[in-house]
Parts: sequence; structure tokens; C-alpha cells
Amino acid sequence: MVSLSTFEVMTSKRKKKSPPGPCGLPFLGSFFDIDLKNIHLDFLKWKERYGDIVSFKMNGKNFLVLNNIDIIRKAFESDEIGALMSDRPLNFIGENIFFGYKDVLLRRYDDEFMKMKKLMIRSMKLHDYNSDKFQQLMSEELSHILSKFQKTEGKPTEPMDILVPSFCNIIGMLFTGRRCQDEDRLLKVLVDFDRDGDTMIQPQVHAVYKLFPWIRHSPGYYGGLYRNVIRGGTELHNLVQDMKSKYDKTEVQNFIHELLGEHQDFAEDPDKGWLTDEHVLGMIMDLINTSVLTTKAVMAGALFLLSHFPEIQEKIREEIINIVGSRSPTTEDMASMPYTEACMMEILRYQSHLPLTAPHANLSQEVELEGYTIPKGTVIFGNLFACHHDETVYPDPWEFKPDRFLEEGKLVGADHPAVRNFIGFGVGRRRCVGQQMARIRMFLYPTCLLQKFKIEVPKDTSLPSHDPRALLSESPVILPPPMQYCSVEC
Ligand code: HEM
Repeated sequence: MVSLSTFEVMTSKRKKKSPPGPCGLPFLGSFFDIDLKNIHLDFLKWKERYGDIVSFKMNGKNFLVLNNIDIIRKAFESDEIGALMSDRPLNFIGENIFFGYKDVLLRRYDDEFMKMKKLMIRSMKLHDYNSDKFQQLMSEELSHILSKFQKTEGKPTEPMDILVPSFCNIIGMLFTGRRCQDEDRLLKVLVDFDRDGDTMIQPQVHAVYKLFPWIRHSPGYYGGLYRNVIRGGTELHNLVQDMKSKYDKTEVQNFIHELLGEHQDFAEDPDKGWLTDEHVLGMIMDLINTSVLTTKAVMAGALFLLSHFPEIQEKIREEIINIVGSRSPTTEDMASMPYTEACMMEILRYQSHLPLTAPHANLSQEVELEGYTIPKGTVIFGNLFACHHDETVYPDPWEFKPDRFLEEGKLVGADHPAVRNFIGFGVGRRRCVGQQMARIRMFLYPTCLLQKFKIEVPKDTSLPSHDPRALLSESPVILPPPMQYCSVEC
């Protein structure tokens, strides 16, 4: 019996096969082979060498990179293993900023995560993008930024200085149902929280907090950044407390109200409800960083590409003139403007602003995938950058061609390979909750700007290459180099 079971253990161990990948050094693994800022470029090289599924070790941890859309779907979406591969690795921010993972983005895949994500999606729907109220708020905000662009009088300006506060204002509108004025305290809190949160999640910064958690109490840079984020969290907490004191359950008008409704159950009977103040705050902080960081990257990328391709800019403008005329563009115009929509899809594909999914993990058990054994606790990335530049799906993948999303002048359907293989918002249980909001912003901001202005680079400036492999990474997002543009009135 003993020898039989020993044999079984030995053969079962022998059967375990790891995906190919670089060997690296003992313990440190591939630490010196990876540029944390441009990790997606190293992963792209490894895809060429090792194939669609690559494993490596770093600092004693196992990592897995999935470079193929079908494998990503199997890993994150399938009934068999999707749930097991949808945890998040333990991290400093979830632990120390989000009160022990009381948020959606960073929490592992468990019952509480599912309740939070469902509630987050339901509460965001309340902010109906086609409603008169949203259209009104949005049109006020867009006229406000247009007047700011007008004031630049075609002189070189950094457009993100105007656009980022505007993106923060939109997320503020979701939270509170009102639009902030420039001098509003809440707008400053949102802008600061976004800036500091973005810095803290950069892999090279986060790695320092993870390795030396005590550094958050130090007087230097890392301590200062941590204190700023905590201060922002306190301001947001005060906002929620203020809204709580005025909360009336017969008048639920925004995201925070909807969360407070669920929260009241908890306040009345902690055995019945589950949503604490910390969950409310965790979800708010989640949405600030996820929404502004991504929109910033997409809009910076869009302006950069549009100034590289003035002829594409002109075709979008023609479509605006034909469909919208001189009134303001609205979300209802999206369906009638296939060329503009194709450009936005191609911008998302070509630049792949989020080159990798947020890190997944299989915290509870080892998993079999494509004949390989993935050890428990592996950190897993879906390589969106590689999938979106797979030449078998997207011919000439390193060329910017909006026409690949068009057929006979119409936007291709959901079953067309170009759309089916686009996974910029992730797949499965950790899929993005903000896709609709992102698509609306990506339509309204460029159309409003291009209706009034030509976006040009200043005469003495040469445009750096738009090849996404050459762009600077402000990891986790890819950004073009900071640029000034001239908004010349048409
Ligand atoms: C073009 C803009 C955007 C892109 C490309 C994008 C993409 C993504 C991706 C790739 C993920 C990770 C999927 C994974 O880990 O498997 C994600 C997650 C998430 N996104 Fe977005 N996103 C965008 C805009 C937004 C906006 C506007 C919001 C909020 C209003 C948002 C909220 C979230 C949240 C909360 C998660 C975490 C979901 C989870 O962990 O279950 N995103 N997004």
C-alpha cells in the first residue's frame, strides 16, 4: 500500500507541467529581465520566444502571462476555471487604503466581491446616460471646456490640464448628481485623489510599498504620497457623511444615494445588511481611479493620433457636419456616426491603453490550463496588448487603420473578428464596469472638440512616432509623451 501511494504521488508530481518561460535567477527570478514600467513590451518579446502561455518567477512568486484571446477567455470566462482565476493578488493598496479590500477592483473573487460588484453596476445604471438630466449636465460641462479651449486662441496648450478636471467632474456628477464649478472643493479633492492614486498604483511605486510597508510612515516621498491619499480618502468620507445626514430614501438620485440605501439596512440591522461606511468609500475611491486614469490615457492617445492623421480628423469633422450640424453632439448621435465610432475602436485597439488586465490570481487552489499546472497563488495577466496586435486577427497590426472596423461604410457587427477579438475592457467576472461610460466619453469629448477646432501641433514641434511600442508607459496605462497642441478654430 505504502509503495503504491508513494508511486501515485511521484507520478502525479511528474505529470505537473509548467508553461514555458525564462528561467531567471534563484529566488529573484526574472527581476532583472523586466522593466516594471514597460512590462508589456517584455511580455511581447516573451510571446515571440515562448508562445501563447508564458510563466516566470519573480521574488519567489509565480507569474503567468496569457497572450491569446481564446486562452484568456478560457481562463477568465469559462465555467470550469473562470471563478478560480478571478482573484486578485494580495496588495498594499487593498490592504491599507481600502480598509482590508472593501472595494471591487482589488478584492479577491468571493461572495462579498460579487455583492459589491452587482451593487456597483446597479448604482451606476441609475445615472442613465440617455436621461435628460445627464444630457443637460454633460452639455454644461462640454460647453465649459470648449470655452476654455477657445480662450487658448490657438496657442500651444497642454490639453490634459483642461480635460482631466473635466473627467473628474463627470465622476463627481455620478456620485452626487450635480456638476462642480471650477473652484468647488469637491473637484479639487477628486483631482488630487486621482493624481495621487494613479502614482501609487504604478507597479514600480506599488512594489516599494509592498516590499517595505513601513515606508508609509516615513517622512520622505513614499510617506508623503501615502498621507496625501489618506487625506483625500478622509475628504471623500466627509462628503459621504454629509450626504448621509441629508439622505431621504424617497429621493434616490445618484450613485452615493443608492449605496446609502443598501447601507441603511446595515445600520438598522448589522445581521441583515452588509454594506459598511468603508465599503461605500472603497467603491467611490475605486471609481475615481479606474475612470479618470483610463479616460486620460484614451483622450491623450486620441489627440496624439488625430494630430498625426489630419486627414482622419477631417473625415470625422465631415461626419459631424453631416449628422450633427451646428447643434451639440449627444449620445444619440453615436449610432449614426460609424466613421467616428470606427476611429474610437481603432484608437482603443491600436494603443491598447491598458496593455494588461489588472493582475488576476488563483488564491484558493492550483488550476489546470492548456495541459499546464498553474500553482496556487500565481499572479496572472491577460496580455491585451499582444491580443490586439495579433496579425492573424488584425492584419498590419502596427498600422492605424480605422477602416478595419467598417464594412460598406457601416460599423462591423459584434460577431466580426475585429470586434469579437477586441477585449480592451477585459472578459469574464472581472470585466470593466465602466465600458458604457468610457465609450460615451470617447465619443462626446472628441466630437465636441473637432466640431469647433482643428487639433494641430505647434509649428516648431516634431511629432514623435505613434507606434504604440515606442510610447512611454506611465504604467499601468500607456500614454503618448506630454504634448502641447494648438486648438485652431474651424
Ligand atoms: C477606455 C476606458 C477604459 C478601459 C480601456 C477599461 C479597461 C478595464 C480593464 C482591462 C479592466 C480589468 C479587467 C480584468 O482585470 O480582467 C477594468 C476593470 C475595471 N474598470 Fe475599467 N476601463 C475603462 C474605463 C472605466 C471607467 C470609465 C470606469 C468607471 C466608471 C471603470 C471601472 C472599472 C472597475 C471598477 C474595474 C474593476 C472590475 C473588477 O475588478 O471586477 N473603467 N477596466
